[in-house]
Amino acid sequence: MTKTFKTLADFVGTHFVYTYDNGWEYEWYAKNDHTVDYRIHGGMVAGRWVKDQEADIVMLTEGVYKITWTEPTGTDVALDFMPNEQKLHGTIFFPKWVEEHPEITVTFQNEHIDEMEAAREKYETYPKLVVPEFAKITYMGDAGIDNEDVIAEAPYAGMPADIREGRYFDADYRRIVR
Ligand SMILES: C=Cc1ccc(O)cc1
Repeated sequence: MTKTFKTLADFVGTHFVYTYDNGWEYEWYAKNDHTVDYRIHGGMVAGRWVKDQEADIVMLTEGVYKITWTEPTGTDVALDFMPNEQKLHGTIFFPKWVEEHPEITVTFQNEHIDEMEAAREKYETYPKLVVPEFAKITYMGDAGIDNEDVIAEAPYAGMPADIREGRYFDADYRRIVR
C-alpha cells in the first residue's frame, strides 16, 4: 500500500501487521470507526485472537491515529499509529493475572467471554504489567469496512508471511481458503 494517510476515513478499514521492538508480532484491523479485530502472532499471549472489540478511534493530527480500549480480561490498550512512517507506539496495561496465567487468554476470546470475566474476578489485578513499545509496520492493506474475512481464523506459523507475500487475500480482500 503506498497511499498517504490524511483523514480518519483513510485509516478506518486498514489492516496492519507489525512487530514491536520487544519482538512481539501483532495483526490488527480498524474494522469500522468504533470496532477493532486482532490476532497475536508472537509474544506473551501469542495465539490469542479477538473480533468486534469496541474501541475509541480518533485522528490526533493529520495522519496520526489514537486507538484505546478496555478488554473483558481487564487489559487496557492504547495504540498510536503513524502509518505514513510505517510505525506505531503501543502501550498494553496487563492485569497481574494475565501476566501470571497468559494461557487462559490464548484463545478465540469471543467464545470465552464468561471465562475472561470469571478469571478477572478470581485472580489479582495489581500490580499491573505495563508494556510500552514502538513497533514497525511490516504490512498494510486496504481491507474496507466490516470485512469479516480479515480476522477469521486462529493464527498459524507463517500467517504473517502469507499475508505480506500476497498468499492470504485475493484481489477483493477475501481470504483464500486452502
Ligand atoms: C491486547 C491487545 C492488543 C492488540 C493490539 C496491540 O497492538 C496491542 C495489544
